[in-house]
Amino acid sequence: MAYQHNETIFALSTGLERAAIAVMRVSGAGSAVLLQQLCGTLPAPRRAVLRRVWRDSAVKDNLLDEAVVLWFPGPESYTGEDGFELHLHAGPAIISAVAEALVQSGARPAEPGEFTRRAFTNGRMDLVEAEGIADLIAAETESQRKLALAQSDGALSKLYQNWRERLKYILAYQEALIDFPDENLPQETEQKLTDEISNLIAEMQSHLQDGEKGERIRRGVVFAIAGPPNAGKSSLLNWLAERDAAIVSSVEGTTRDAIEVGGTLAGVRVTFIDTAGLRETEDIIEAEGVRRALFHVKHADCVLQMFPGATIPEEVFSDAILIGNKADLIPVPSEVHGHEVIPVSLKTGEGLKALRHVLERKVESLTARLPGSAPLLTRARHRAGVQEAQQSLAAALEQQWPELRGEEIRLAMRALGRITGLVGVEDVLDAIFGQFCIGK
Ligand SMILES: Nc1nc2c(ncn2[C@@H]2O[C@H](COP(=O)(O)OP(=O)(O)OP(=O)(O)O)[C@@H](O)[C@H]2O)c(=O)[nH]1
Ligand SMILES: [K+]
Ligand SMILES: [Mg+2]
Repeated sequence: MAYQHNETIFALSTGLERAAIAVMRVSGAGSAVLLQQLCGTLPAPRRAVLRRVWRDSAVKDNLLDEAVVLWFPGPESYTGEDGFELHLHAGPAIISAVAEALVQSGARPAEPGEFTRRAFTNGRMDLVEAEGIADLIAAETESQRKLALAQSDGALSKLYQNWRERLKYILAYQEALIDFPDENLPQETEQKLTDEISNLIAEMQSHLQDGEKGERIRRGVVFAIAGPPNAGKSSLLNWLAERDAAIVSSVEGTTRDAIEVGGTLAGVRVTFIDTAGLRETEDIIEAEGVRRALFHVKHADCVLQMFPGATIPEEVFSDAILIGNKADLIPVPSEVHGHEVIPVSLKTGEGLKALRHVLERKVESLTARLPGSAPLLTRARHRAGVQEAQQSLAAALEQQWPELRGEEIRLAMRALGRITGLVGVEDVLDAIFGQFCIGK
């Protein structure tokens, strides 16, 4: 995106589907002039007023609509710039007439995420909070909503800022050690510094470990359904999806492509992936299906490992829930290689209620937070930054020379600063804000 900060931008901030009201949002230096041109005098800041909207209010040329108008002078606005909102009647002809009037007066349509990008550039929020807002808009489940709200609220930013502040403090002491080498700062000061570095490393470690939960909530918990041909995998998928998402037949090797179905379990977004039956095969298409199945088995958060009745699997996948199907036909063993088996019948429905219960508990344990614990890490970008900081700190502890240790601490601070957007992020901004919808 060719980014020019002084232009006045506008976008429809509400959806395009049929609605009663459409919010047209405008931001930029030309906002005051534009608003006066459309609606006459500027209303009091942040007060909703009813106004007629004209193409040119000075000469009462071409009445476009009657709208609720809000004037948001900077810098206390969302973007930090002057801006306003027109709450129009949501007729498509009204919206395009107003858009046209705005363009004729020199404003231009906003790029995706441009309002929030301006808010970031003007210091109204940091990068982590901006990402939280994108997630909040995209949130489909309760758990996603809560996670995004905590992030857009600044809770996660505070954690990263706090680490950075503590490093700054360590660095200051460190510099003192360098500048006054003869003063012989007491041994305990040196000890305190290394203790604090170790504490930070440990906190980052637990944040990284916990992070899988946050990342899972964001993208959804992924279950792969795997097992031999005709185990009833596609039958299970269809039951979970509550529709005929996959073909079920008595022919072994029916499923080849992996079939993904989304849903919600225990308030968490989940994805179930049905896969090709695992077996040796000469058929190159089926073999590709098996290869893909094994890929999903490896990458899923949990494998629903199915087997038909007494055909006991030789190996149990890691992170698997064992499901013995066709209990109506064949007795299902209660355990396999020391792992509990859930007996079900996709035909009669036997055991399915218990299975759903197990899946819900699994989702909860994969995403649960301890009450009062630090906010969860939510993105690979943050993970990379925290890992980098942690590695630099580990390297700092290894250094005998204070000068070199200081350098590692600076690198750690830089890595944390990149997460919140404090330093060196120009290269990632397009990628981050490009994912937003237009009008945000
Ligand atoms: N009796 C009985 N038959 C079942 C049960 N579950 C599935 N079947 C039947 O078993 C056959 C295979 O079911 P699928 O769901 O296609 O099995 P799959 O594991 O997806 O098979 P592939 O895709 O070929 O690997 C079908 O004829 C189903 O109707 C069950 O619980 N009891
Ligand atoms: K089949
Ligand atoms: Mg199948």
